Amino acid sequence: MLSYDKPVSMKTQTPTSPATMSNGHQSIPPSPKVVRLPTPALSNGVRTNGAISANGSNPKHDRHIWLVTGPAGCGKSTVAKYLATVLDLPYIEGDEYHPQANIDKMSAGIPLTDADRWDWLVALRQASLNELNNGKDGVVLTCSALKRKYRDVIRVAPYFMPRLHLHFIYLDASEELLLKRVLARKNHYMGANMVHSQFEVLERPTSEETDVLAIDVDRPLEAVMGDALDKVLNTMDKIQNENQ
Ligand SMILES: Nc1ncnc2c1ncn2[C@@H]1O[C@H](COP(=O)(O)OP(=O)(O)OP(=O)(O)O)[C@@H](O)[C@H]1O
Ligand SMILES: O=C(O)[C@H](O)[C@@H](O)[C@H](O)[C@H](O)CO
Repeated sequence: MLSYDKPVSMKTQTPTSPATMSNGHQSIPPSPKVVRLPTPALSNGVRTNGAISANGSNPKHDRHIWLVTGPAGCGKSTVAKYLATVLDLPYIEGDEYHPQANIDKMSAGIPLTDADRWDWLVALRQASLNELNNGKDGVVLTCSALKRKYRDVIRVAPYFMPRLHLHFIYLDASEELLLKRVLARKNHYMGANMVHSQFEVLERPTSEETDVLAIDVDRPLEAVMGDALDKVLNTMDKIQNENQ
């Protein structure tokens, strides 16, 4: 029985790689073009990236949700847009799914509550599944997913679809760093006065959450994006090899 108060058992998830920090990791430079993914050939022999079969229901096909996560200002939108472009996958901007009431609250400097976030999380999960049901074999989305139980809401997605793998790309940063980045950012409803509240509720993913790829973002953007792409490609390779 799934419950918001009981963490989803990671034993039911397809393991990806442990939540290790990437300090000192030698990342590959971001590629300016779309890369060929290790997707299996379709029955007609054609390899695809974003699109799969006409009805999108090929049970032999692995699908992936890449959820870029972390507190306000950690770089979710920047990294997710990059991954979606390079991987040729649809991009879902989590902030666009907040109801106006949530935006108004955050604009007024009032942190969201659990109750404010449930419907938003479910809507994001559904939006991701919709993309996959429409024939895509992957989707990149952003969502702060600050608490374990929020991540668990999204972890329900693979129960709806065979061979669906969910991966969190957690952008790890200190409060000090994010304060600096949010202060430098213009024209965004999330003010610097909200950064502390994000860290107050943040539950950093633990090593028990084996579907999390953690990335240190206290580095130049190119290094962060390269590391994220590197981890995504390695994870896909690993899953494909396990299935052979
Ligand atoms: N590694 C980095 N180095 C320097 N600046 C960065 C880095 N990553 C992101 N930024 C900058 O920090 C700001 C916040 O990034 P971005 O908007 O992508 O974060 P976010 O997590 O999506 O924020 P929010 O959740 O508040 O929408 C932007 O101005 C972005 O250009
Ligand atoms: O859960 C939350 O508190 C929210 O999702 C925020 O994290 C913002 O939407 C986002 O970061 C924009 O700055």
